Amino acid sequence: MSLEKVMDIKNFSFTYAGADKPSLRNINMPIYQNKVTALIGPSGCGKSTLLRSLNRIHDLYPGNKYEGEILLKNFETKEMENILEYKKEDELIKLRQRVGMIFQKPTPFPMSIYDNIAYGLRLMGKKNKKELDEKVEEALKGAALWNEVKDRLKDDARGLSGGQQQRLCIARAIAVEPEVLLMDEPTSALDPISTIAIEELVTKLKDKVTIVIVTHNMQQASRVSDFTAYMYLGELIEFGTTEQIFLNPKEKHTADYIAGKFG
Ligand SMILES: Nc1ncnc2c1ncn2[C@@H]1O[C@H](COP(=O)(O)OP(=O)(O)OP(=O)(O)O)[C@@H](O)[C@H]1O
Repeated sequence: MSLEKVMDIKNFSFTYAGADKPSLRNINMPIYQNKVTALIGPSGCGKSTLLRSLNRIHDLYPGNKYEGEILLKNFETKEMENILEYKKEDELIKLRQRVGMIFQKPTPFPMSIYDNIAYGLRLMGKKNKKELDEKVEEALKGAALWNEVKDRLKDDARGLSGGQQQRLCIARAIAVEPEVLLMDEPTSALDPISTIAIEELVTKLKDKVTIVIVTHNMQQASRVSDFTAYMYLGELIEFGTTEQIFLNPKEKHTADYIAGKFG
């Protein structure tokens, strides 16, 4: 298996504004390109905090403290850049295009299905109607939603089912061609059939985009991911291939969590 790093987390610690101790301590792990990496661990261990650091979405609120490095590959220069050095607003906006995010609850914008997808493309300066039409169709096909919505693109997106809304959010994220897609428990608000549809989509999407997914669901982590990071109390306890972490964990702590002894 040839592995390229698209991100590299080095000696990374994170403290929320006003908190007296860090929520993440000295995290070191790679994010491999065109692979799915799952972040697992008991409630409060810092999975979401780590995920949200990867596109600096915490910075929507001021005063948080980042230490260490989070490197992201620049696909043009092939250099690794430390995203913690980005300071300007436009650098952060660009970062969030390159590292997109899908939340637990679907968050469609209050506008048509078409405009939900076209929104980010227009922000990137794409105005040509034919080009927008093509990109919207491509993104909806990529998110396995096109057949269900192609005859009602002008309808309000909030009229879609929860599972369809989540696929719309995925279409919206992939339309701007991110390098990495972050998913924070993307199926926890969905029924089992919609969950399977999203899991199949994750597996299909990784040819185009690297995915990092937070999940509480052990079966889901083992079904969709190539690599797994097990976290506990703000530390990374173990990182490895999903097969190794689930079948042959090195740490007893990891084995106990996977066996359902706590968490
Ligand atoms: N906005 C915040 N301000 C201060 N502390 C926070 C904030 N958000 C989270 N924390 C703390 O950071 C730690 C990690 O929380 P985080 O939400 O990242 O854990 P998690 O593993 O994603 O949990 P869960 O599985 O329950 O979603 C916890 O101790 C939590 O209380």
